Amino acid sequence: MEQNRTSLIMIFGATGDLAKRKLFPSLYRLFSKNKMDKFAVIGVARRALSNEDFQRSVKESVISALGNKENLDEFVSHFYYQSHDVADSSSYVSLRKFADQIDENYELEGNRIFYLAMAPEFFGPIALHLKSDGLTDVKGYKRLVIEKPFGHDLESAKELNQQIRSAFSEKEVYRIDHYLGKEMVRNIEVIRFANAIFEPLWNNRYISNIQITSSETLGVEERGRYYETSGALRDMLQNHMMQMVALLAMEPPISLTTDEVRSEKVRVFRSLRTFEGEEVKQYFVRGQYGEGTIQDEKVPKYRDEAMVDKESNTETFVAGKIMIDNFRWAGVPFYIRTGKRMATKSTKIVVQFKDIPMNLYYQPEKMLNPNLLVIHIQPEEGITLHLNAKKAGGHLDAQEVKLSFANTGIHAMNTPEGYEKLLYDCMRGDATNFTHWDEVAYSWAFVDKISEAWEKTKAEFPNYESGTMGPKAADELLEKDGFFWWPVTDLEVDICK
Ligand SMILES: NC(=O)C1=CN([C@@H]2O[C@H](COP(=O)(O)OP(=O)(O)OC[C@H]3O[C@@H](n4cnc5c(N)ncnc54)[C@H](OP(=O)(O)O)[C@@H]3O)[C@@H](O)[C@H]2O)C=CC1
Ligand SMILES: O=C1O[C@H](COP(=O)(O)O)[C@@H](O)[C@H](O)[C@H]1O
Repeated sequence: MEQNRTSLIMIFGATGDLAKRKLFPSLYRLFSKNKMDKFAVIGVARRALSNEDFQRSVKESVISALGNKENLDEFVSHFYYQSHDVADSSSYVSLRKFADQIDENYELEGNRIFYLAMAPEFFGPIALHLKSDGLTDVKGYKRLVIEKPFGHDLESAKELNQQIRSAFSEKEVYRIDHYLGKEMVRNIEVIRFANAIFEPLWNNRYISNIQITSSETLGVEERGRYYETSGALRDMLQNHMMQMVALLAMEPPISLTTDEVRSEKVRVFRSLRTFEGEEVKQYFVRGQYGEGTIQDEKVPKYRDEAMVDKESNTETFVAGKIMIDNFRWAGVPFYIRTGKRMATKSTKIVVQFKDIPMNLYYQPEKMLNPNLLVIHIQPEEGITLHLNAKKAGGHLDAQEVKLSFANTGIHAMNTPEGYEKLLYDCMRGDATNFTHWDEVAYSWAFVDKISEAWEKTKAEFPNYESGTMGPKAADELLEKDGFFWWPVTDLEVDICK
């Protein structure tokens, strides 16, 4: 793997929310840990700013995210700004000259990272201009980092991919899924493939079901316009949730190279059972939040949010039962749910093992608690294994005990932010935790069938109160299979101690 961390990083959308909240603080953390070699950053956006104004705003972003830090002035001295309308062809030529000059001044060896932190309609045109106006004509590496959403459906994603691929090869495209930068999402494969006790049990003989919950308490905030065209299915399920499914379900790769890991994930996507038309109802549930109370505050219903249609049919919640039709997973449901304005902010994976054949202990007429492996993605990070053991002092009464590991204290403080890890990977040329086009395409093909079915009918929205765990139908989805959602709030208790 390439390890040259010398680079000119060009951020398109450098005055935007993502750049300020995530990218600048992450770059600072890499700088402060000496994880970058020679570097310079050119920020690009329309508004007129001097280099000094821009450096001041970068400094403020870092302070607001991380507090006052050492060597901030030295850090921001690497930042430059170019006012540039990406929709206007004429200004790319001056951008190229500016980039060449900075490249020479900092001896950046012609290595370039183009980070597109802008609205998605600009992704394709920028990529084409970067090539046609010579910005990609460099002697070093060139990489394109592209934010979500990658298209709106399979058709639009294909079109976008074609535009991008006419300027960059697949190996040069880094499609960001920020969940792949989360510490515990990256830990899934280590937990699975580095423990003798899990991998032999990781199949339909021993696992009864897997549940992935990613709940948010926030509503749609200022993103009503975007969210109306997206909904929870496209915003969260098509990318983050499906990536977690793939990591949980994939076969052990031959090695940890980018190509091997990606090809195992793609095999999972190829094994997804697709649901169409009327069938969708049996496997997927949609919801939209109504009014309610979150942390003692009254919050409005989705249809009353800014830039949202009063009759909106957009889902802010989705729950689904995913079936992977391969030898390992046949018959094991992967239940997933995600939504806004839910009771708690939490992302957790619960792997529920099958019941043992009989209970010899206390109340033998009842089944023992099933063994669970809980992977706590956020806000707390860790793993908990739920077992049954003898009650101290009792006769042979069994009770549930939990073995927990929490990423707390020094570990948590040193845990790099998702974007920091992803930027670092990109600089080193490691694309393992970015999504390959094939993953994107299969995932859209799966999701498109669901949205097609949903678009044909008007849903009875709102159907869940803000501050709850979603509509009743999401509980019924599991109940009809004899399961229930493990309550994510109860699972939190031990790990937070
Ligand atoms: N914000 C977040 O937390 C997340 C964002 N994303 C994705 O990141 C991308 C950026 O999002 P976000 O930062 O929130 O968006 P913002 O709307 O906050 O920022 C957009 C940026 O684009 C610039 N811009 C707009 N039009 C032009 C133009 N014609 N030419 C040059 N610059 C232009 C704006 O600056 P100016 O007005 O000065 O031109 C601004 O810097 C999106 O794809 C989003 O989906 C993904 C995950 C999370
Ligand atoms: O990509 C997105 O993710 C966030 C949730 O991310 P998290 O890291 O806070 O779990 C979500 O709010 C947003 O709508 C979506 O676009």
